[in-house]
Amino acid sequence: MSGKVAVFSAGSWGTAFSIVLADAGNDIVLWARREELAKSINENRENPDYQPGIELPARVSATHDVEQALAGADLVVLATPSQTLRQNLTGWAPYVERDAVLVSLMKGVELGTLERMSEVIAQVTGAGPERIAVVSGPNLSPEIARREPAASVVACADEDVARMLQKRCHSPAFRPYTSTDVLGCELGGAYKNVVGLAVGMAVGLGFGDNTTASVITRGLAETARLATALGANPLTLMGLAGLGDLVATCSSPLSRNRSFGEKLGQGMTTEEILASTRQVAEGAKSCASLHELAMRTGIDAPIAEHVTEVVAGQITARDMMSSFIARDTKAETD
Ligand SMILES: NC(=O)C1=CN([C@@H]2O[C@H](COP(=O)(O)OP(=O)(O)OC[C@H]3O[C@@H](n4cnc5c(N)ncnc54)[C@H](OP(=O)(O)O)[C@@H]3O)[C@@H](O)[C@H]2O)C=CC1
Ligand SMILES: O=C(CO)COP(=O)(O)O
Repeated sequence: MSGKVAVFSAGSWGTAFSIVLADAGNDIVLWARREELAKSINENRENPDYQPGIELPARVSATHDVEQALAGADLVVLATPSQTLRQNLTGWAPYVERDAVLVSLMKGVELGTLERMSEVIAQVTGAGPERIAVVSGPNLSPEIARREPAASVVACADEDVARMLQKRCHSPAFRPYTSTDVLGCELGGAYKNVVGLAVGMAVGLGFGDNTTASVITRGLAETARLATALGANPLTLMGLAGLGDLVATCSSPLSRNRSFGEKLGQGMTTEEILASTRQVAEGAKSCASLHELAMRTGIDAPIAEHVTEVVAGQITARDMMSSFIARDTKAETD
């Protein structure tokens, strides 16, 4: 099964996932926000800004022209920073083919509306749940771009569409599993970034494996509490889009969220960290939306709450760690 896929945009994950899709037999048009980057990708077969040193397959071409990217594409893959999706997609939507399936690779929750990316896609495009899918799992983009073996979840409310997408992205190095639990996959993906920030802070403070394992485990409990209260299948959180991604993010120096947290733990401010990188760390924004979502749902979410306070400069990373320990004691499964 193959066809034309439009990928928005040519950042770290959009570029790496284009390689997966090309290896699986699709023709990819990768949209770049900067015209000079599209030109450079076409001329040099490499994305120097986001995946330097990786030769892109011949099936991948780049463009800065939205209409050209979307014409004839039956799959539209979306990989922009979550907080920019609504505005961007509003401009792209008129050119999306009528029956195209929209696939979110994004791991964030919109500030203010508290909406997941699939919800933003539905609102902006009017697409029904059978045309909206999510790919989420332990997929650090530099490793995927190097074609190191990895698995992931492709979720769509319509199982046939999930199976179609599974075929379209099953490459020699990338093994997708289907799911119909879009909400569980999206919340697993967004929450692990916040836990990754907290783990990074612990590492930056010089703490060892007992501390990080405790934060990871309680982070999974917090994620599962919120996601299941909102209707997720608890098993999704134990799978690749939950535990799998949490482990990858919290244990890898490649994770931008973990690295962001590490710098906070070392005493840098959010503003200093943002000024030092071009790449997105979704958790630094989604911590606030996830905390608000938890409060609205009546769920205790100390990790999202305190990470939000550290990112906002209201408390230090050390204060956060102390307050985790000092909280009222309770049963593990409460
Ligand atoms: N990288 C990874 O390992 C993975 C990332 N994800 C998720 O994928 C999503 C994208 O992340 P990733 O590719 O890593 O991010 P990057 O920071 O690597 O790239 C961001 C991309 O979005 C573009 N962009 C930035 N700001 C805007 C804007 N305001 N409007 C339109 N485009 C913009 C950038 O263009 P420009 O270069 O012109 O600034 C760039 O192409 C995130 O939700 C992330 O959580 C999921 C799994 C793995
Ligand atoms: O989502 C990811 C791995 O699955 C990438 O994590 P970071 O955004 O923290 O780099």
